[in-house]
Amino acid sequence: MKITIIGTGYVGLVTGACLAELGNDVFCLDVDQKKIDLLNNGGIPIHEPGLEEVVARNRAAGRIQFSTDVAASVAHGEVQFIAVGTPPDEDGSADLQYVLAAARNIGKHMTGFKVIVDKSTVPVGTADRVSAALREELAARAGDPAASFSVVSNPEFLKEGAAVEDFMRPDRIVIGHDNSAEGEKAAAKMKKLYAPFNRNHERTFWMDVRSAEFTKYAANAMLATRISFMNEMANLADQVGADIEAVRHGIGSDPRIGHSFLYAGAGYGGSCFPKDVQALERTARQYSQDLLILRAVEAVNDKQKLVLGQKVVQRFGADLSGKHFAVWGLAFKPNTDDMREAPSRVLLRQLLDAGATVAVYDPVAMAEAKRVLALDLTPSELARVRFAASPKDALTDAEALVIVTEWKAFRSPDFDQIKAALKQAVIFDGRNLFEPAVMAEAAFEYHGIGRSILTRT
Ligand SMILES: NC(=O)C1=CN([C@@H]2O[C@H](COP(=O)(O)OP(=O)(O)OC[C@H]3O[C@@H](n4cnc5c(N)ncnc54)[C@H](O)[C@@H]3O)[C@@H](O)[C@H]2O)C=CC1
Ligand SMILES: O=C(O)[C@H]1O[C@H](OP(=O)(O)OP(=O)(O)OC[C@H]2O[C@@H](n3ccc(=O)[nH]c3=O)[C@H](O)[C@@H]2O)[C@H](O)[C@@H](O)[C@@H]1O
Repeated sequence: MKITIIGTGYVGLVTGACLAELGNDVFCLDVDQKKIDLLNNGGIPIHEPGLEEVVARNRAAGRIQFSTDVAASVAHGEVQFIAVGTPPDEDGSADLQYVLAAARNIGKHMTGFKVIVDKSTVPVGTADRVSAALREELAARAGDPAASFSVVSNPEFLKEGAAVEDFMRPDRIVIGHDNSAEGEKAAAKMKKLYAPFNRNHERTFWMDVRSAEFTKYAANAMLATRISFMNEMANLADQVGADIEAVRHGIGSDPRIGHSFLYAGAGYGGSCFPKDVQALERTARQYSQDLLILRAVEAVNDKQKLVLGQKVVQRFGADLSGKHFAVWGLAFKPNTDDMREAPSRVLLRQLLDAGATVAVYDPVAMAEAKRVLALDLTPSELARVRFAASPKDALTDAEALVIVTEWKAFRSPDFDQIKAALKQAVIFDGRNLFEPAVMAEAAFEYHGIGRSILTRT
């Protein structure tokens, strides 16, 4: 099938590459000339395991192309995926300017029948706005009188760091369409497109457009709620002297709760949970409804991002001037170089505000961290941050090690080496990578999240 993907970011590039892998003829459009040039020169703008190989293979086979040519992109695909960003507006609602600009571009150039797929995460009712924008553009020009379209909602559930795997082996495919003749025609094309992922369509959920749009927000809101719930339990566990990891196993074994996504930590970050929780709250407010749970989820998460830094201050004092710390992990989660809303940015702000100097290390996010921290910090603050060459290098002369991201490479470190490099054998572990008892045996002072069982003994 001939497919156009509008927006060649995390979602657009992964969608395009994976659909090409299945034999489709894919045209990826972006407004960012630098990104398109990089892709055309064999580069990949993001770190995503397995993506480079899939893109390279399909480029070589002539099944995927990258361009900024809007007219050519509209002419190419019978199915047009809109996968542009939907960042938060000033009031927290999703900013739809890029989605609507993409829709208008399609309306300006289209001929014949097109399936327009809202792949971006967009508030309930957006498909109607996309349709209206298309209709306006079609009415404003003397184009093909037979031009027609149907807008379907096909939200994306992939996780960064596992995006190719998630896309290729989805646990569900949600498709919302209307039951007009065009809507049914669009649904038939979507069914054909997604057939290779689930031959009997056992994983495809067909529904109306608004329910599909809502499903995406409800899913992210539920996941964010689990995390904030566990973080709140962890903070209480710290107070009462319980171990949140034991509690996690204890509750996760109830199939109604399940083991996944129950990890307490340094708070959730990334480009999606923070903005989607806010956007859903904003949608509710438009209908005079206050989503009390989500307000709390957000408030708990904002507080949670401060917990690691507070533990450092409690241990080393409010004035950290003259003190130096090692920080392992900068990306908002492992296997990505994404620093959007990363808890590490809050931690660095706290340590620097208290007067400390830091040495930071991340296996893949160093370049992105340099870019982002140059925006977050003043030049004099930035001068107190050293970008280390390795985990070991970051440790030199630090009072303590603070772990913010659970990269695999941090899971089995050489503890003797850590102890030798640090001034004091103290570890603050924002992701509960180690066992308190093992750390005690190795003579480390260990501060996890919700694991005060150790300090009690
Ligand atoms: N990043 C993720 O893990 C996931 C993101 N989503 C949703 O998917 C959407 C896209 O997110 P990301 O891929 O992370 O965004 P991104 O920021 O990585 O990529 C968006 C791309 O769209 C391009 N763009 C903007 N306007 C354009 C236009 N008019 N024509 C062509 N290209 C245009 C931008 O230059 C950029 O390259 C968002 O709504 C997000 O919430 C959904 C599931 C997962
Ligand atoms: O809409 C989106 O963009 C995506 O948002 C999340 O994916 P992502 O943000 O890539 O990463 P997650 O693995 O969900 O992690 C998000 C944050 O929650 C944190 N987290 C996750 C799980 C957990 O148990 N505890 C926890 O603190 C992570 O450290 C990270 O900061 C969802 O998991 C995807 O299904 C969804 O498609």
